[in-house]
Amino acid sequence: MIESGLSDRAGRRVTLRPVDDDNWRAVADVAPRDDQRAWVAALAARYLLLTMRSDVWNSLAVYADDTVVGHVMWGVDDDGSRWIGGMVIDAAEQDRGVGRAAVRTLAAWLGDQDGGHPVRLSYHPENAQAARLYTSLGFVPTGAMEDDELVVELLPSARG
Ligand SMILES: CC(=O)SCCNC(=O)CCNC(=O)[C@H](O)C(C)(C)COP(=O)(O)OP(=O)(O)OC[C@H]1O[C@@H](n2cnc3c(N)ncnc32)[C@H](O)[C@@H]1OP(=O)(O)O
Repeated sequence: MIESGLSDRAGRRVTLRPVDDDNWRAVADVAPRDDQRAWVAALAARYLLLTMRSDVWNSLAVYADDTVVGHVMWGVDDDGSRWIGGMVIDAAEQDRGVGRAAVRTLAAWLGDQDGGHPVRLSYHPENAQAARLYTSLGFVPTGAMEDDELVVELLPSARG
């Protein structure tokens, strides 16, 4: 389990846990709002398949207390940079502070690994919720784009 002692706005403890025999169905069913499907998969099931097929990505279940409320995945690039992807909080659980706590928890865990590499991710420039979240956490543009998405990074010096 990965945790930083962070909670959502209702006081639920936000943790990241491996996808296992007990929770994979709930993780697969995590779905964004319909209008967010332009930016992310319609169901987290797609990300679970990706991580099964990929040597790079690893899926985690996002929990609020003991309830699965989201999915996120992480990977390590050839240059050592750590990446976050597939971040989806279930539509019914959004705007409660879970996404912020989950990204802070994962970025801290990744950033502490092996000498302090940057933590990177990409999002679509029109995805206002993602832009506000990542900007407020200190992610800054690298200048690169990847598949129409803005690549941003959190440098070791910017981590709180
Ligand atoms: C690397 C990637 O995977 S990029 C793709 C990101 N994922 C998606 O776009 C999927 C659909 N969206 C989601 O799953 C969620 O909305 C997320 C992950 C972007 C944010 O998760 P949430 O749990 O809803 O966010 P949370 O409640 O923690 O709010 C965090 C910040 O997001 C922003 N935010 C949240 N809701 C809104 C909203 N309705 N409008 C604008 N900004 C918002 C704010 O900056 C907010 O800051 P605050 O806590 O000071 O108010």
